[in-house]
Amino acid sequence: MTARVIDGTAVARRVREDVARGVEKLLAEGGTAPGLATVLIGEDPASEVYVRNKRRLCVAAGMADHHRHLPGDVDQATVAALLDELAADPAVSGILLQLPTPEHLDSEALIARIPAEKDVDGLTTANAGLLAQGRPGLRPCTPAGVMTLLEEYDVALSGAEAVVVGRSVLVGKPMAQLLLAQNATVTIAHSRTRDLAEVCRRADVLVVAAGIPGLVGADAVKPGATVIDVGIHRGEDGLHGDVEYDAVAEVAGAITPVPGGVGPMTIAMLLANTLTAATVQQGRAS
Ligand SMILES: Nc1nc2c(c(=O)[nH]1)N[C@@H](CN(C=O)c1ccc(C(=O)N[C@@H](CCC(=O)O)C(=O)O)cc1)CN2
Ligand SMILES: [Mg+2]
Repeated sequence: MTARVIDGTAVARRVREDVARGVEKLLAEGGTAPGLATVLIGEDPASEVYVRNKRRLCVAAGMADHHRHLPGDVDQATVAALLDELAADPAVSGILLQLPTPEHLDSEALIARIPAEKDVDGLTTANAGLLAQGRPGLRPCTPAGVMTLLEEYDVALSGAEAVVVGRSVLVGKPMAQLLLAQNATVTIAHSRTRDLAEVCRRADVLVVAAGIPGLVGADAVKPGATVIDVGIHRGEDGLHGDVEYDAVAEVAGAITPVPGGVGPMTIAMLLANTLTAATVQQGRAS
């Protein structure tokens, strides 16, 4: 069997086109353009690429770009003051602090300054709590993007066995909650899980977000399973994920490539969250 390739680039383009139409509708109804504030600290090359792409695609969707770049040695109080300023600015609908921040900063304390309604990364404790309780709120972009891919490719979730490898606040934990909300039977595995391959082999839907290159091989995949690779690692021969793509594609029913799978969805969902945030703030949520 050779797996169906899940085309995140194409789905992300459709999501961004929907967002652009939503922005046009908001403006036509007398609203104002959503504004996205990206806060980048330091000179990490990968973060610079991600933030540049977020800004470019935000403008392409008709939204306003409020970017701030701070030096890598900036102190906690200066970043906190900037976040407070953006929180108070009515032109800014969404605020995101690009992660990881330099080690001397307390990123959790910084994220806590973002008002829940402008938290377009879905990382505040308020939005995490709403997700845990199954109530509406802004969802973290990468897991929300995975859910959109599963929906677009008609992957059945109700009653399915889903295994999430990884327990980060950014991906693993919210991913498990989103799958649970669709009535999947969810297992969270991680780097200390005993017999990881055996646990993964239970999965009808396997989401790997462990940050370990090639962690999941063909021996860990049930024939026909849907495999979602959230990992992204830069090797000398290009980008790789947490999944051994070539071998797993021979066993899986469907698989996301790296690049071109989950990554593009992260930015598309950020734009969707920013439109949602602006719509709610302008009192136009339907
Ligand atoms: N505040 C946040 N920080 C980080 C997040 C996040 O969602 N919010 N996620 C990641 C990085 N990230 C966005 O910030 C991100 C990662 C990858 C991609 C992407 O498009 N990947 C492409 C390849 C791009 C390349 O060539 O490098 C792909 O996989 O096809 C977009 C966004 C950590 N930080
Ligand atoms: Mg993890």
